[in-house]
Amino acid sequence: MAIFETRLDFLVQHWPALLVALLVTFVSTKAIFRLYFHPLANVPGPKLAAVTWLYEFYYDIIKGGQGVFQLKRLHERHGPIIRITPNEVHVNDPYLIDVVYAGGGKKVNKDPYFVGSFGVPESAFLTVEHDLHRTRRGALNRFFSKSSVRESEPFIQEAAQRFCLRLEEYSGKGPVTLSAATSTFSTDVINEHNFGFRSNYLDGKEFKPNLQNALDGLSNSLQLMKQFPWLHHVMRMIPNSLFIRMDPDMAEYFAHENRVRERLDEVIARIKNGKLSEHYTIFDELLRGTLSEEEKRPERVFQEGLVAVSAASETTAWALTVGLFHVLNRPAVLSKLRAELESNIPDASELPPLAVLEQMPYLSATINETLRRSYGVASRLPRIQPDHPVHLRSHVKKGSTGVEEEFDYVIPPGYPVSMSSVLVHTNPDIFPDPYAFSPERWLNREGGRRKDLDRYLLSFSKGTRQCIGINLAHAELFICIATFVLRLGNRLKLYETTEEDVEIQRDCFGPRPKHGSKGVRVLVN
Ligand code: HEM
Repeated sequence: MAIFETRLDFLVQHWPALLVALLVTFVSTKAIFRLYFHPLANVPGPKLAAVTWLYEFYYDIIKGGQGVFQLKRLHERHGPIIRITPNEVHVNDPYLIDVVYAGGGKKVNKDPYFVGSFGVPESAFLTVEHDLHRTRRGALNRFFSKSSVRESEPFIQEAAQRFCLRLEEYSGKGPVTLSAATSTFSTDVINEHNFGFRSNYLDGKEFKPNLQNALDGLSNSLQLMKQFPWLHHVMRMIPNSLFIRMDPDMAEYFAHENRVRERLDEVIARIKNGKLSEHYTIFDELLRGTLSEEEKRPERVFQEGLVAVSAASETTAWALTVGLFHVLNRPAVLSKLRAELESNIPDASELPPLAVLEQMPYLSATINETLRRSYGVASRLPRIQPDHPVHLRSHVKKGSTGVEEEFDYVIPPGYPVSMSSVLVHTNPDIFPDPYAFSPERWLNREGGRRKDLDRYLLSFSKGTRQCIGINLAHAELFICIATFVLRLGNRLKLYETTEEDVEIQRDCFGPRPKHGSKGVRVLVN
């Protein structure tokens, strides 16, 4: 009894030291397990990254979106297959795209850690589990199919004409921000396609208001949200009015949310009353289709509608901005593009159908080069194969000797494996002189489109989780760039804008240029 009391006294007197000792033992046991006994222990990479997510935290949060550049350095040091967090493997080998982004009936889950950044878990985009994703995506496929986009072509053409007309109004009036104009174009198009309403952002003075700053702000917070997903609950508790006081750009975003909600309520009411909707919307597609009642819950359907706007507007706008910048910055590219377009299209105010534009090799090559240099998303995109191991085998030539080194790892089922478009698109073995904007790389000797490089374009990702909006995005890029070049190609000059304003400097999920960039600005004569 006396011994027991003495031990208890000891514990009471020294509890802080004991607590520290316990914590140190726990942390070091975990670190030893992750380093030496974890299923990924044989995959090379920095030891600290194998032990803790703080490694990623440092580069993404403290250094501000620098993780993707650190990945490049790590691959140079450790080879094409590396462990970048305790649980995740990153691959830098374009020949392994189809292994990582598998299709062909294999189950592919998203990584809950990655999905946690977004806080809208019921959309197809953020659905973790393969089978549920197939159901949700299946319900959307037709709405974003090639034939559905064909029906949207008239208003995409109209928006592209309006885009040019609005820019022409700045003739002789000083610089105008092209990157704001592209945002209003893509937002107007997706609102019309999804909800059948005219948001008319293109008509605003200096292309304001728009959703760009609000979506940029939300996207800037994604890295932090990934590390601390509970912050979404905190954010949801903040009233919109306070949010707007903290960030006035959010006012337009909330107004947009309200319009989308009203459209959903309208569709629900019409379905209840057995009436057709005035405009066929994404909500009609989901609510009138064969999904279960559980999947037709208004809140879930609302998330699907909202995500489709966020996923469509700034991605397309960024690609357009990057493409138009390079076209204006490279007189040789501009004149070849103009020559091709002018010889095929006699009247700039009336473009031929998309299918005809797609057959023009130099235009098509320019769009691919635009997608390559704008990257799609900046972040690595992880995939989990829950039922199969992922066999990664890569060969790298060693220095100048030409001797090949083999890297061969089998990643057990259930672990995220990711790739980054930023690294693939700047791989000099696939794309020589990767930072040059050169549509020619997508053409063969006869000037026709070579298709063999298309498989290395990761802007829309690949496999079962590939972008569902790819047809709409292509239509917007072809139609907007063609209209722009025909109508304004010889009238616009870049104003105080350099490559630094379109080159990725930070990974905020979307690619971001240098801090303080004023966007792409042009003078119209
Ligand atoms: C140039 C423009 C675009 C780019 C670069 C782009 C890029 C991407 C990428 C990389 C993904 C995969 C994300 C991941 O793996 O987590 C994705 C998914 C998605 N995108 Fe796009 N996107 C673009 C335009 C659009 C448009 C116009 C829409 C129209 C609705 C759209 C809707 C979606 C949706 C709904 C998903 C989720 C698909 C799924 O998980 O099944 N995107 N996009």
